[in-house]
Amino acid sequence: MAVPETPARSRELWAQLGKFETALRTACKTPSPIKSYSPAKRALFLTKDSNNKTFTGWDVDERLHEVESQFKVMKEAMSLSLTDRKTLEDAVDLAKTRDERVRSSKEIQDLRSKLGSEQQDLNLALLGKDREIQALKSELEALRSDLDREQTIKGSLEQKITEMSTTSMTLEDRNRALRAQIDFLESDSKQQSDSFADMEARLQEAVKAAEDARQKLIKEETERRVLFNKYQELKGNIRVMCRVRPVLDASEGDEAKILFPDVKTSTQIDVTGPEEKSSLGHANRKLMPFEFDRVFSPEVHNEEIFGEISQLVQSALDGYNVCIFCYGQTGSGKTYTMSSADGMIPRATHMIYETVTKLKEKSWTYTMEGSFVEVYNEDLNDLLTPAKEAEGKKKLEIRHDDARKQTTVLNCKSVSLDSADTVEMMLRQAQNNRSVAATKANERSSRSHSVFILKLVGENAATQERCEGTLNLVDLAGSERLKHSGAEGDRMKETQNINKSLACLGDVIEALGRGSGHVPYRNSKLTHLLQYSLGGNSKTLMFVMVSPLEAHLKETLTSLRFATKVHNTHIGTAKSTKKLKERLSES
Ligand SMILES: Nc1ncnc2c1ncn2[C@@H]1O[C@H](COP(=O)(O)OP(=O)(O)OP(=O)(O)O)[C@@H](O)[C@H]1O
Repeated sequence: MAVPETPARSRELWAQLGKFETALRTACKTPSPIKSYSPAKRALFLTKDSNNKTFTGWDVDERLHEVESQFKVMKEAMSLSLTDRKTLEDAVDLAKTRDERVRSSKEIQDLRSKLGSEQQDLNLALLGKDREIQALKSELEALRSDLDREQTIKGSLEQKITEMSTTSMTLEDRNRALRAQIDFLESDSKQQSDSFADMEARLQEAVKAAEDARQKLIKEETERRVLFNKYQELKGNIRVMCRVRPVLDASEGDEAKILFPDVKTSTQIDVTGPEEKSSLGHANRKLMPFEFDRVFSPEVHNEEIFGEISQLVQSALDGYNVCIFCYGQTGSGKTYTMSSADGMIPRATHMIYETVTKLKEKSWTYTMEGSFVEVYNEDLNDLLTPAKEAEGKKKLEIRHDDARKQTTVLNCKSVSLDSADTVEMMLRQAQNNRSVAATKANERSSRSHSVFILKLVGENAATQERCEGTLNLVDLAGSERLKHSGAEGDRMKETQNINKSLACLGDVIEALGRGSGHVPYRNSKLTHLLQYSLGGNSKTLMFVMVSPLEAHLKETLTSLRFATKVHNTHIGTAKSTKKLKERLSES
């Protein structure tokens, strides 16, 4: 909307309009004398305008007309002015409304700020209240924990009171009993002296009975040792047992045909040999039976195997030299049987600890010392000394004490075995130090003989008896033949040495069996080391380990034949007369 001119201008226009209107009204109300004049008079009638300009009578009409048109203009101006006035009034109203709005918004603003400050005050008050609540809560918590503590203290005090009242009652009882005794002692009566004499006699009797029992026990232990040894001798001082390991995995290949026909005594194993051509050209497979002191099928666990050898461990504690071998081709289960976590070595040492503890009642005390050596390429190495440390150290030397029938290895570390854990640590250390190399026959192949030597010395304080026994647990190197193992270079030398020492072992056993005056112990390091544990009064057990695989059949038969040779050498005992015949089966 266009802004009207100023109110002053409007007022001016209104004033002019007012004047014209008055003049016009006056002019209209006053009858014009001119009209009544004759046209001549009217023509003579002169008048003047405001500028003293002289008009003639006919000018009046003209003038009226002019006034009327001026009036009209004025009216239009007035109408415009009225519109302006309306616009101005609207503008004034609008301005008023705007002012009001400004005032209202100012008021709202004021109210808002007032409200804001009030809210702030309220928030502050609320915060204060919150803090008060928190403080009260923590006070409550503290009071609660105080209460709990007090209750616990109260509970324990109540318990103590109960205990103390029980103790008090017991003390009162004892007090009464003591008072009765004092009364009795003070009475100096005959009843008293009789009672003393009776007590003394009973005490003497008890002491004598205890001493008799102890002597009986000690005597029985000595007798048991003698009888046990006789029993062992009857069983044979060289025993051979056979163990067939299970097939580990289908990827190992075909299983050989191995049977265990003698279910009752488990002493026989029948192996179907390799295919052979008869003179008539028929393909035959021979059924080859072997007999040993005991045969263990693949399902048998180490626990059952140990059941068979525990008597020999007892013999070592009784002062005998015992030698337990594991013989067989690479991968047939020798290390598993001897040194695995539940193998013969850990089981034997556990049994020894238990027995030694029990023997304390019978006045026997034992000292136990362990060493672990390997025979590798006819050299003796200490398995308890890491190879790096062993460099530059003196070589191990075998020393025999003929009088005591004991062997010592000079410069070899020996560990006092005061707990079963020490044995496990020894086994781990030895396993790390043992020479392991690869051959075509088995990737992880042990190429040395390892000998765990446990010296057991027992003394009886009551009988002054002394015994010294040695338990040798021997894990022999793989017995596979040179051709089959595919060994070359260093490996060939190793295999030759292994075969040589195994052949020497066979020779020694054979010479002992023949009762020959000369036993070739010195032909190999192994037999030299085990001299006092092979033959004489010692006890030997050989495990022949067998692989269940067809691929290993030839090695299996070689091992079983060697074991049979050893089995037939029953030193000092009647030899088995039972002969087993091979049978032919056509394939
Ligand atoms: N009775 C058994 N039950 C289960 N697994 C067995 C048994 N005997 C042997 N094994 C397993 O067969 C594999 C070969 O056994 P082991 O290493 O004892 O043979 P080895 O005759 O000592 O061989 P090497 O001459 O190389 O030392 C191992 O993986 C072992 O755990």
